[in-house]
Amino acid sequence: MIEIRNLSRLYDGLAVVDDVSLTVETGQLAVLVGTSGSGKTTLLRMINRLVQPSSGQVLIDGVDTATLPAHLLRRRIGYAIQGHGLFPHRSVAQNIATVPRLLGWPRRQIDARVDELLALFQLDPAAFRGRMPHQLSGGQAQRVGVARALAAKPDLLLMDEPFGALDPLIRAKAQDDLRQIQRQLGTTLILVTHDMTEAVDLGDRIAVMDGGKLLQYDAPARILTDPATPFVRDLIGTADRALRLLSLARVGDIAAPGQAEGPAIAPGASLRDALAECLWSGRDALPVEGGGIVTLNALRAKARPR
Ligand SMILES: Nc1ncnc2c1ncn2[C@@H]1O[C@H](COP(=O)(O)OP(=O)(O)OP(=O)(O)O)[C@@H](O)[C@H]1O
Repeated sequence: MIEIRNLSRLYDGLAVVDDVSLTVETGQLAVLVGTSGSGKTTLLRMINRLVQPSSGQVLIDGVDTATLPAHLLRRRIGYAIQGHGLFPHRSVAQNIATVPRLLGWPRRQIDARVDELLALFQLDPAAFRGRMPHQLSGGQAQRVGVARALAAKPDLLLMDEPFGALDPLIRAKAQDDLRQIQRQLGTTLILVTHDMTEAVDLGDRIAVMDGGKLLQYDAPARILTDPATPFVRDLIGTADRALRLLSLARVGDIAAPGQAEGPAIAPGASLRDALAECLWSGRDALPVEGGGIVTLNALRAKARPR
C-alpha cells in the first residue's frame, strides 16, 4: 500500500505539488490525470525520490521512504517513462537486465527473466535480445522500456505516459497487456496520462490534479457521474461520459434471460461495444454467448448516472 501524506514540492517558493494526500491499495492501479503542468510528473517522481519532497511523506507498506537510501528505494520501484529512456549503448537484454544485475541476481536467472519478458511483450527473444535501441521501432522501444521496469518484479510500478508514442492499435494492445500483467503479478501501479479514455479504461482509481492540487480521487464511475468540481467535469468531457460509463461494465454483468436474433456477443465485451453493435446492426437486443440477451433498454439505463 502506498500512502502519500500532505506531499508538497516548491520551486522558487511556488508549490507545483500542493499538499497532496492519497492512498493506493496494494494491487490497485491509480491513474494521475490533469492539464499540462498540473504537477503529475513531479508527484510521481517524489514517490521514487527522483524529486525530493519539500514537505510531507510517502509510506510504502507503512515504511516512510525518507528513511531509505534513495538508490535502494529506486531498485524496488519500477519506473517507465514516455520515450522509453533506454540506455542507447546497451542492448535490449542489457537494458532489461539493469536492475536484476544491480540486485546481484545469478546470470542464468537474469537471462531467463529477459527472455520471459520479451516473450510477454511479443518480441521474439532470439531476434530482439541482442538489438540496440536504435534498431527498434518506437513501439518496440516503449515495450522494452516497460519490460525493463518490470524486470526485478517490483511491487510498485510508476509509469509516466508509457504509451504516449504508440499508434492506437498497439496502444490498445499494450494497455490490455499491462492490465493483465498487473493483475497477474499483483503489482501496485501509478500511471500518469493525458488520455482520459486510458484513465477510465485502466484505472481502479483516478486522481485529478490542477495547479498542484488534488481535486478528486475516486473510482472512474464516481469521477464520471459525480465530478467534484466543474474542472473535473470538463476534463472528463461531457460529450463522451455516457460512452465512458458504458465502457466500464461487461455484457455478462447485465445479461438477462431471453431470446434475440443475429450473431451473439461475448460476455466479456464492454457495454459500449454492445451499444455499438446494436446501432450498427439495427437490433434492439443481442444474444450473449453462453445464454441470455442484452437489450438496448438495459444499455440505456446503464449509460446514465444513478
Ligand atoms: N526542476 C524544476 N524547476 C522549476 N520548475 C519545475 C521543475 N520541474 C517542474 N517544474 C514546474 O512544475 C510544474 C509541474 O510540472 P510537472 O512536470 O509535474 O507537470 P505535469 O502535470 O507532469 O505536466 P505535463 O502533463 O506537461 O507533463 C510545471 O509548471 C513545471 O514548469
